[in-house]
Amino acid sequence: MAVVGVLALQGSFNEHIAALRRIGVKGVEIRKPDQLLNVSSLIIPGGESTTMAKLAEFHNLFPALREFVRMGRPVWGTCAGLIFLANKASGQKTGGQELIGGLDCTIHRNFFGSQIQSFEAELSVPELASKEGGPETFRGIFIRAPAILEVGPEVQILAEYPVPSERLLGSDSAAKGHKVGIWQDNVEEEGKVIVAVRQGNLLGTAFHPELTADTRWHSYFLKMANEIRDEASSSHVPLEVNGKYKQPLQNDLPIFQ
Ligand SMILES: NC(=O)CC[C@H](N)C(=O)O
Repeated sequence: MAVVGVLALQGSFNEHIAALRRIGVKGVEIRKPDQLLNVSSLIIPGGESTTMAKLAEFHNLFPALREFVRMGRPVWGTCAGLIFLANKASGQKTGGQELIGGLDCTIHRNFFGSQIQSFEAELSVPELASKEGGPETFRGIFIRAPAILEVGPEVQILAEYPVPSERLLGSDSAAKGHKVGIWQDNVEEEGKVIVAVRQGNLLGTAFHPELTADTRWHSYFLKMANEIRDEASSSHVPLEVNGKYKQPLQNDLPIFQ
């Protein structure tokens, strides 16, 4: 049975473990760096990213998490977890917060406003539906959610959400911490922000699939993880070191101190 690590410092880790259970997969709580040695993929849940970052720092998790990402292990960040994976975040608290990075994008931490401006929306998810079947849409639960404002060329966009185009022009002032106005769902003049992406081993969603009964994002991540594992094992070209064959280092587990 596949085992998936779920970062369990804060936020909706129990809900992710329950969603994994529904598709027959065991989720294990990760709180310490060396626990990452026992899992081949990781989910970073939603919650509050500044608090989560402080806890991760306290437990000295950042070097191990960065190494996990750098080694090409599959990692899925939802909401605060997505913020963790971004290379660049705006709208942070004074002093900023540490990020894991790896995902070539700029994210706005609280793009959709404060907690009371949280909302649900049907998102068009063609890639998810083509891989997992089911409806062409997914019910996105956005809780004080971030949005991705820019992505690099390697990033595949999996879902977008319409926003008033003036909001996008104004995202700079939002990025500087200015108050974000009341969120309007029915907008006429539309731009778009990105709310789900994939870049190689990294998956990110600005919303919370673990809070819905639809487990397609979980099974999508599992498939992605299996593909990555199969590719890694088929690229097992023996290396010759001092006349002896050795497995390539990329398949070794990291050693954390
Ligand atoms: N639901 C969430 O994970 C919210 C994330 C929140 N915007 C943050 O900065 O951490």
